[in-house]
Amino acid sequence: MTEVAMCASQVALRIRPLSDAEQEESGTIVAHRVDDQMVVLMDPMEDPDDILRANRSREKTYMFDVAFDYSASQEEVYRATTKGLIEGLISGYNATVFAYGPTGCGKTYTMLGTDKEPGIYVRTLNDLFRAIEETSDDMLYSVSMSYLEIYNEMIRDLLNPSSGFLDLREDSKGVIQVAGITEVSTINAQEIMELLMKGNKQRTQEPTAANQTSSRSHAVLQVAVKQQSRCRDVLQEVRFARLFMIDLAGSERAAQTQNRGQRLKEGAHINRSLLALGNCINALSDKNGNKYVNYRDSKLTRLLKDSLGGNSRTVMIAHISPASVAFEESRNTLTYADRAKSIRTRVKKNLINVSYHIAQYTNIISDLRCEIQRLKKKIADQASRQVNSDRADIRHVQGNYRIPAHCCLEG
Ligand SMILES: Nc1ncnc2c1ncn2[C@@H]1O[C@H](COP(=O)(O)OP(=O)(O)OP(=O)(O)O)[C@@H](O)[C@H]1O
Repeated sequence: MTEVAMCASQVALRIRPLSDAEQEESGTIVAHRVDDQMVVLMDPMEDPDDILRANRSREKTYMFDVAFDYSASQEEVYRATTKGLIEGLISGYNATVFAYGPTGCGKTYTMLGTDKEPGIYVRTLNDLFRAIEETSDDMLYSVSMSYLEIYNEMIRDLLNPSSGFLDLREDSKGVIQVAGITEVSTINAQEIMELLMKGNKQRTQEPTAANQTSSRSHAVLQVAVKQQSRCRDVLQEVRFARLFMIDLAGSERAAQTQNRGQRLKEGAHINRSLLALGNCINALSDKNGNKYVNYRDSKLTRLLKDSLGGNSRTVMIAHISPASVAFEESRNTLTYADRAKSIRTRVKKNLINVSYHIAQYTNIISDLRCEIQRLKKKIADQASRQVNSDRADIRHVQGNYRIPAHCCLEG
């Protein structure tokens, strides 16, 4: 059974604060957030006194689904971009969130964040587990997580880096899978965060001229959720969905980062996959919808095939610096993000109906008996907690109550 709906990708734009280095260079600010959705970029090279170009506007305006500047908190960015995907996820809708932008513009800050200001990964997982907890009396969930990086067109398992390079395979339903990836099953947010932090230490990072801790790879966190009713029935509905959260490598130009040798080679691979991503976005956003979309040009686009043009709600968070020195990069990023707004995906609930054979009825009956026992125990525990708390209240009242002296009768 399928419920299909057309869904526009959501594109958000985040302008980070001026960095110390940009402030030292006394860089002026050329990117401004005008309101919730509008961003203006001013060309610092155009001379307002140039009479030949007096009629040309120095400003270009861009509209997004939501725009943030230096004043936006991590919680605000999370709420406006990702929080809304969670309900869909536990109902069987796939979702993807990816951070795009030049190096040092805040992608890792938005996705991973810091201990004090956690990013989208932690907030999403906390809310997902809370939503699961709230419905766990009726529903049975299984959640698994994997974390990988694509570095120089090779896939590495960040939860088990010693496993070597992994391959992409398409399963019988056309869904791309990473063969041999570690999948951790848990619904404990703390446990997942520890794994994520450990995995992140394995991520390929190097200082470049543009960012001291530049991520040189695309990092992909995948969370798979399976849901079914606790009440096993002869005909049962099972829902599946997966959420991709992706921190892309920086879309920098080699000239700006002064890259040489290995860094230059990395840059070429990064640019190749981001170019492939850009080509897919261009083809998908074609108004007539008749351009060929080539996902096969890079591992990144193969992995994101469903997220971009298939069955997924997709959110892109583009990042820019506000500084005049970053004008070219900002303009490219804004153009890239602007194009991504026209992408439409066809989302459908991932449901399968499992009908059990008569031979399995005894199992179903035994499961239902276990469920009755579990619920009986839960009711008994709640009742005993209530009795204990009533007793404690009575003791408290008795302790506070003193019999007035004049009420004492002498014998
Ligand atoms: N919104 C923000 N508020 C405060 N600090 C920020 C913000 N965005 C980024 N920063 C800081 O800017 C620096 C660079 O950010 P970050 O590492 O997230 O960039 P990046 O886009 O992931 O870069 P790369 O592609 O090189 O990995 C970090 O020190 C980060 O803490």
